[in-house]
Amino acid sequence: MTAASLTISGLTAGYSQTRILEDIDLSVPAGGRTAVLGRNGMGKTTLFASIAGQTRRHGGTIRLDNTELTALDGAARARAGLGYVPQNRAIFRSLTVEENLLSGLKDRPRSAIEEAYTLFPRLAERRQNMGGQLSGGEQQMLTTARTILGQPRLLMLDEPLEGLAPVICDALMEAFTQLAASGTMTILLVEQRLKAAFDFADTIVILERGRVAWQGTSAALQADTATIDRLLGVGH
Ligand SMILES: Nc1ncnc2c1ncn2[C@@H]1O[C@H](COP(=O)(O)OP(=O)(O)OP(=O)(O)O)[C@@H](O)[C@H]1O
Repeated sequence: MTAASLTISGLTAGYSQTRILEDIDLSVPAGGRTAVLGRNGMGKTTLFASIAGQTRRHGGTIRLDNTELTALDGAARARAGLGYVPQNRAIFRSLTVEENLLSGLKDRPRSAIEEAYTLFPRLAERRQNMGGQLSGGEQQMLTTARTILGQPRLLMLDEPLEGLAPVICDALMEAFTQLAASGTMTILLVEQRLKAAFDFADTIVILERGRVAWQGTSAALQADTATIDRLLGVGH
């Protein structure tokens, strides 16, 4: 599997008749690492949900390489190569870690779950534990690993570090960086912690009230404290 590009043009979407995203244009090259930033409620999760086919689209197109996703339902988008790890860490609490991972294999051989254990050795230690017995960080590793076993060509991670201890955040970010470096997937990350976003991403997109308010390189944003303050500062 190789990484896929994402090209969004004129996307307007929301929930029922309510429009949350307005005229979004966004291009991520194959193998790119893009962080989506913005204050609370600006539409970051809605953007991911829209790419995954979970919102009402009012207009625009979303292409994964040359495949137009908007004509496909959520399951077909996953088959086309989309992997979505939502914010809620949805795992099967009464299944073991290993059983959770098996559910992500699709038609791959059982031995493929070793990939998950290589990426997250902590999961190997917990393989016979129930999902519900895991810490928040381990649950995040599990939900991410399960999605990765489906071999997505574009992986969307929505606030994976939320509520986790710094040492766990470092382990997760290290794993995401390894995945990006493997060349097998493009990664889109929603993250509130600026430092983590800057360390990880080559490109940054900032949303404000459902529109793209800024887009550029991670280095350019780090040097632009006025934009950081205006679009990401606390209390604005
Ligand atoms: N299921 C839904 N139905 C209706 N409105 C929704 C729904 N989910 C989110 N919204 C609204 O859409 C807007 C954008 O929310 P969204 O969760 O996409 O923002 P966000 O940038 O991800 O915020 P946060 O950082 O708090 O997660 C908000 O006004 C929110 O109230």
